[in-house]
Amino acid sequence: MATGRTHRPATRSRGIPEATVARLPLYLRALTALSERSVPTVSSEELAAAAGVNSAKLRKDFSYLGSYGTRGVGYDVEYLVYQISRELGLTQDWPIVMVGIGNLGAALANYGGFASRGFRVAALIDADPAMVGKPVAGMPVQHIDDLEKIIDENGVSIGVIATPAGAAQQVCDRLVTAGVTSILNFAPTVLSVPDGVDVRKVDLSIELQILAFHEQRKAGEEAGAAEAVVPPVVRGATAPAEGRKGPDGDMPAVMPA
Ligand SMILES: NC(=O)c1ccc[n+]([C@@H]2O[C@H](COP(=O)([O-])OP(=O)(O)OC[C@H]3O[C@@H](n4cnc5c(N)ncnc54)[C@H](O)[C@@H]3O)[C@@H](O)[C@H]2O)c1
Repeated sequence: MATGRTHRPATRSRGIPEATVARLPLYLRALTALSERSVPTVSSEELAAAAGVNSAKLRKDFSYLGSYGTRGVGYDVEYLVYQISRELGLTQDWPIVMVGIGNLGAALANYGGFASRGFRVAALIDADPAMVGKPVAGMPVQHIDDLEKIIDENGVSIGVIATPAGAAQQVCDRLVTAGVTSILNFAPTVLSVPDGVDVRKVDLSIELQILAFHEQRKAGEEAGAAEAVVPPVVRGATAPAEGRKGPDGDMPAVMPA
């Protein structure tokens, strides 16, 4: 079965493109920092730089919100915070459940950033009877057997999965059957969900792999640049890339395809 995300259109119901939705939290983070410093207005250039986004893209994104700023003054920080929060649905309370309270789940539960952004951890749930009743982040861990009851009683629509990969699909199925329609998955597995259920996946090792790819490419470019300044007469003689050694010693900067 395909995931719900795969079949979702690229725009949300109110016509805001998914790519814009994905940038709204970046603007909000930058705006919240400005608000905390009591900065009243901000230019699109300043805000774009703080959010790490191109300023033309920012103006286009804000046009979807109907926010155009005032020429020569910029955007009203407080109003934009409100507007983006409302667009992201953050002006209402979102109770979440976390399933799998091991190393990662406990660390997430202890992270204060969810509550400050409108996400209330309604319950911490685990399958290990030895965990049940133990306080984590000031809340007693509850047993997975009570999952459906907890979701129903708390009106939960967002679930976080931090179980081992082998248990994640089964936990996901139970969450969905109980009424959860958005899942944040930390387990290294692809979840199958019905249409109407959104899954976001977080995998730090994939992020590291992407960085490794860029590091490798940078090292290749540096080696290429170094080779370009070598006089033609010595071209072809081994000019190893710095810091890139194979098990047998020097490794060519660019491996044959
Ligand atoms: N996304 C990331 O960047 C990232 C980073 C670290 C770990 N992980 C993943 O997160 C998951 C948890 O890692 P961890 O180090 O916390 O593992 P852990 O073993 O410390 O914790 C897993 C917890 O899940 C519970 N559990 C197992 N089956 C369950 C079920 N059916 N229902 C409810 N709870 C259940 C266990 O009792 C345990 O408390 C793993 O899948 C790991 O690969 C992801």
